[in-house]
Amino acid sequence: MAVYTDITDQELEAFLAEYDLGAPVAFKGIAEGVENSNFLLETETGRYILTVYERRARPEDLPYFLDLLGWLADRGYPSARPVPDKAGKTLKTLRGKPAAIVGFMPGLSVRKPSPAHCREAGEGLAWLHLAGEGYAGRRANDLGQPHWAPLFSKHRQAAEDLKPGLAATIDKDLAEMALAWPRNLPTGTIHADYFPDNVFFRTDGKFAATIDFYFACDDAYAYDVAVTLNAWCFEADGSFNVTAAQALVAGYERRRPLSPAERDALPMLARGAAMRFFLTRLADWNATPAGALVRPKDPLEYERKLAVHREGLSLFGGRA
Ligand SMILES: Nc1ncnc2c1ncn2[C@@H]1O[C@H](COP(=O)(O)OP(=O)(O)OP(=O)(O)O)[C@@H](O)[C@H]1O
Ligand SMILES: N[C@@H](CCO)C(=O)O
Repeated sequence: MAVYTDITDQELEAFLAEYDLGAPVAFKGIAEGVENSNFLLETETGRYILTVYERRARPEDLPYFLDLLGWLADRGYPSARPVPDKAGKTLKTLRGKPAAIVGFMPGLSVRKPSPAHCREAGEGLAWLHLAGEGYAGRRANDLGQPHWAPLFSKHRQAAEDLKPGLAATIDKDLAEMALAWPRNLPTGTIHADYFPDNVFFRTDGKFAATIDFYFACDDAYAYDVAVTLNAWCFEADGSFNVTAAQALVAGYERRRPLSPAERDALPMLARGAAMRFFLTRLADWNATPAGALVRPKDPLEYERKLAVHREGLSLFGGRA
């Protein structure tokens, strides 16, 4: 579960007194997620999500994320709009931690996406890229390619403990990626964590909304596609589902066609995207004490995805 911060009824009442949202009707912690504490809040005026920012998100980045949510919502993108308090502030403090209230987005995430879900999700991602154009906020990707080797150097032993010999394999990957990393691709505001748990669907299977923008940053649009391919198109047995991947890209291209350079770059971007999530999972694994309330995600799931991409398998069938 991800509720790191408890909030008493008195604290909630005092906090809500700073807003024009009416009295609380219901308030409960949400178990999903690992990064922040999230609460479902219902007041006389509607349903909201109250988030207390706990871990990775740096406080100085929070205005970037909240302003982005507002920008996207203003352009009709289905993402949660931050709710201002009576003084117009969206970023607040609760229990000494940064906190914000955003609108509740209806819809359901899917655990096992079908190719039809992948198509819809792909379209939702391209829509997000287009809606983000012109957003003035800037945030460099602090988990992008130049940061992987320094991050790994702190956790080499953990990799070795997970799988003897892995550290040398990762070193070699990192060296190869540093040389071959695609540059000069179209860039803009990307989600960077567009996983199935962050995308909602309507009951008819249509794309409904995107949540959890707390890794959003400036990077190549095609890198976001690669992150998404990894998160949506692998089967439980570790194989890559080319049908799902093609559906995802086709859905994306309904709104934003990829250039030949972006398509060509996808295999290397997907390899890098697998590295990025392997590394952050490895770091979390290493930092989480046994018996902690929130179970860290499995780094080896991404090590297996990395291994698939290392083989140079083309995302569209055949060899790259
Ligand atoms: N705006 C929203 N509307 C509806 N539900 C939401 C909204 N924001 C968050 N949730 C719910 O809260 C859960 C956790 O949210 P979120 O994914 O942002 O948390 P997190 O701790 O940042 O998670 P992650 O591990 O994915 O980074 C979601 O799975 C969803 O059920
Ligand atoms: N989506 C990330 C966790 C989000 O912080 C992962 O699966 O590793």
